[in-house]
Amino acid sequence: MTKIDIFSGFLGAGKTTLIKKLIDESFKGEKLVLIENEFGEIGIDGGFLKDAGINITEMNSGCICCSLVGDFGAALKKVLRDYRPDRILIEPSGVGKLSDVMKAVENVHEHALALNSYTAVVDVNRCKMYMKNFGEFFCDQIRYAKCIVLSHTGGAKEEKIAECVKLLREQNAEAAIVSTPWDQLSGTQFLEAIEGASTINRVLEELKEEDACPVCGHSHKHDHEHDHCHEHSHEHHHEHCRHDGEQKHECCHGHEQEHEHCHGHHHHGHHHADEVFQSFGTETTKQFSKDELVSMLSQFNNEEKFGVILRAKGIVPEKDGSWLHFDYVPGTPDVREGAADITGRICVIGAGIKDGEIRKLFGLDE
Ligand SMILES: Nc1nc2c(ncn2[C@@H]2O[C@H](COP(=O)(O)OP(=O)(O)OP(=O)(O)O)[C@@H](O)[C@H]2O)c(=O)[nH]1
Repeated sequence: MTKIDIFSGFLGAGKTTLIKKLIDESFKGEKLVLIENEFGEIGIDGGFLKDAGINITEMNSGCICCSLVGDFGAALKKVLRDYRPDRILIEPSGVGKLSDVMKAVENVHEHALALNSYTAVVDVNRCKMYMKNFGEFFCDQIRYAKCIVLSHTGGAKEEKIAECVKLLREQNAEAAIVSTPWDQLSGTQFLEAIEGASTINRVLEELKEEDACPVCGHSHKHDHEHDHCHEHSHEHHHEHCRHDGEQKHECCHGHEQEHEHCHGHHHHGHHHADEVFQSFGTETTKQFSKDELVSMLSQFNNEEKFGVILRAKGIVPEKDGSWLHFDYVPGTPDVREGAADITGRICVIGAGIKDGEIRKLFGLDE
């Protein structure tokens, strides 16, 4: 039997970091395969896990929820056939909906696969903001998780953590919530929390009851009562669900959803990730200094100029011949020395992002 463990979480929440910790501390001796579904064409994360001897299947060209659903099933079956792993770890893109990924797994109907855990990683400092601005995606990850792991609790104030837990509890009354800084927990403690069975049956039943589209696996009817995310009793109406393969999305076009007051909008559709978020990705040979990069990333809080930048990451050559790795989540640039790559890469993700300004910022056209 191959266990499937899903690690969802919004952009930059810490999914890869958590997976790495579990591989190092909890999955010793197990045969693992990681399936990553990155948003954007430029893959940045794969390197270190490949070095650790983990087989990685990257799916960078679409989201698991819709256009890839057939491919996803085929990929899972192929992984099963080729490797017979003990576990398949799935890291959906930060803007993937956990319910969609779970449904895609369920739709594979393979006896040798067992959905074992589905976790959401939540950055304690950005929970409130993401819930308010990107609730459709963020709250889905919270609602369906069996375990919610808070990240960045190390430097956070007690009140901030308590506020975050309260918001999460409004969405999900049953999930185990891990609020202890990660370095204080052993891999075994993590695994016990992640694999805990308390909610698994309820969530799976709930998913089965929903009216899933046979092609994309999307649910077209929800009846959740949520205090904060305001997706009260909404229904999707598919007037002409297209399955003809002509459209970018094979399904779910043209439906309207009546949200009473979901994060400030009165009438808005059920969205695919790429209707809301965009990514900018490039390879580059341009060299940077650490200070330059920190100052560039710090400018990303200028929404008017760049759009809403939610995540940036990259690996670029430094002027002195070494290499710099960087990460950005709103308000926090992180630049450090790291291993060389075959070429430089930069990836930026956000809503309404302005490619021209990003190119200018990094001096990519000089
Ligand atoms: N201080 C601190 N940093 C963290 C923590 N978790 C993750 N990070 C850092 O946050 C950044 C993003 O972490 P990742 O693990 O790449 O996040 P991700 O969810 O895989 O991000 P995506 O690539 O957007 O899917 C990295 O620089 C991590 O080192 C945490 O608990 N505390």
